Amino acid sequence: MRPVCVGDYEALAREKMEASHWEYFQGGSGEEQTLRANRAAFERVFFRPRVLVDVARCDMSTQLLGTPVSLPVGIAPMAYHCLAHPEGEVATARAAGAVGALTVVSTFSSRKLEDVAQGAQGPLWLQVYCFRRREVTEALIRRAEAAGYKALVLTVDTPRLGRRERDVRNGFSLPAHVRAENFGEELVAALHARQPGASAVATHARETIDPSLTWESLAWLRSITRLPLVLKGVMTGEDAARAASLGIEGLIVSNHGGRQLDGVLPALDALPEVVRAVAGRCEVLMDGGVRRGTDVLKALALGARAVLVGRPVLWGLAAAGPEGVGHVLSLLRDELELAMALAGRPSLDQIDSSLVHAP
Ligand SMILES: Cc1cc2nc3c(=O)[nH]c(=O)nc-3n(C[C@H](O)[C@H](O)[C@H](O)COP(=O)(O)O)c2cc1C
Ligand SMILES: CC(C)CC(=O)C(=O)O
Repeated sequence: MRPVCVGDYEALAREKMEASHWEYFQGGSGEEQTLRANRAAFERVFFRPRVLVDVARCDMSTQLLGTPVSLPVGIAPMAYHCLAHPEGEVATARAAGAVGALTVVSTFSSRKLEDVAQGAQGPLWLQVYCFRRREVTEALIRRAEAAGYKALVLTVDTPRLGRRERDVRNGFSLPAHVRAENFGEELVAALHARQPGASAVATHARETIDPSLTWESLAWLRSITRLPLVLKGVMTGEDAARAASLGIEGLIVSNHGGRQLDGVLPALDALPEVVRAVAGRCEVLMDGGVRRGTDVLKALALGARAVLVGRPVLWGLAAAGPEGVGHVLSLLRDELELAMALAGRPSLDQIDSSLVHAP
């Protein structure tokens, strides 16, 4: 039977994938406390629906940093989609574009960022890791600008990779046919070096990503690009207020899908304090554990302008290629539309904190 909800894709994807690749996708860091908590947080929030509202038409379209999208659900940046499907990020972005959804492409995409842009009909942002070698980051940003990417998403929760014990146990490394295609051989060779008892992606991140990045570094980023900047991985009101005061255009409340600091608060629980701290000065998105249209509605009610979805996109891609990604996004879109109707909130501007009873 065709999957009826996003969760149905999980088992289908698992059957198709090599076990250690699957574990890289699924895993979190440490005890995976935060990974579980991201999901559990949605179960603690309940709706307060209004009735006798005309919901004959529900409008989900909005703008994200000025870019029109047809739904407030986009694709989170994730490395190495080619582990799921040979067309990788090209297939993902094409499918997202077909439903009018935003795709955030990872620095570590397994298809060149230009090839992703060429196949995509929808809006693209580029996620950036800041490398120790700044010229590598700068070159990446120049290419993104030339290829028409609309914003940069700087990931700030990853001075090093969290310890993902599944990857350590598996001695995870990239197979020869999956490459970090945005970079030359010397920069990515370590990703393919298999070491028992170590994760090659963690070793590589330690060698390449700059752990000394600070708030002061943002001025450098600003100086080399005119694209709007989004910080991904902000989890406190303090950091959110600082970002807003620096004129950062967007924030993504995220704990990296439970893959970085284990024990950190669920992203949904951190959302209200971030929204309060920025007080409308920047656009706030969230990711982590979104699996249902009702999850999207809860995040919007708690102040997110949109959500990003991670692993379910890879499940769709592994199980059924671009059609699978398109189906995952349309399931979320249709569930959100139904939830808006049943909640008596036919447009996004009618969704606010009065819609939820949060603990
Ligand atoms: C396999 C995988 C690879 C990821 N790669 C990146 C990445 O390259 N850059 C980044 O900022 N976040 C990365 N993330 C984190 C996601 O952007 C996102 O924060 C997280 O997956 C959202 O949680 P969810 O999977 O529960 O929806 C990755 C997540 C996964 C599962
Ligand atoms: C290659 C990694 C740095 C990508 C990542 O952020 C992740 O696996 O969570």
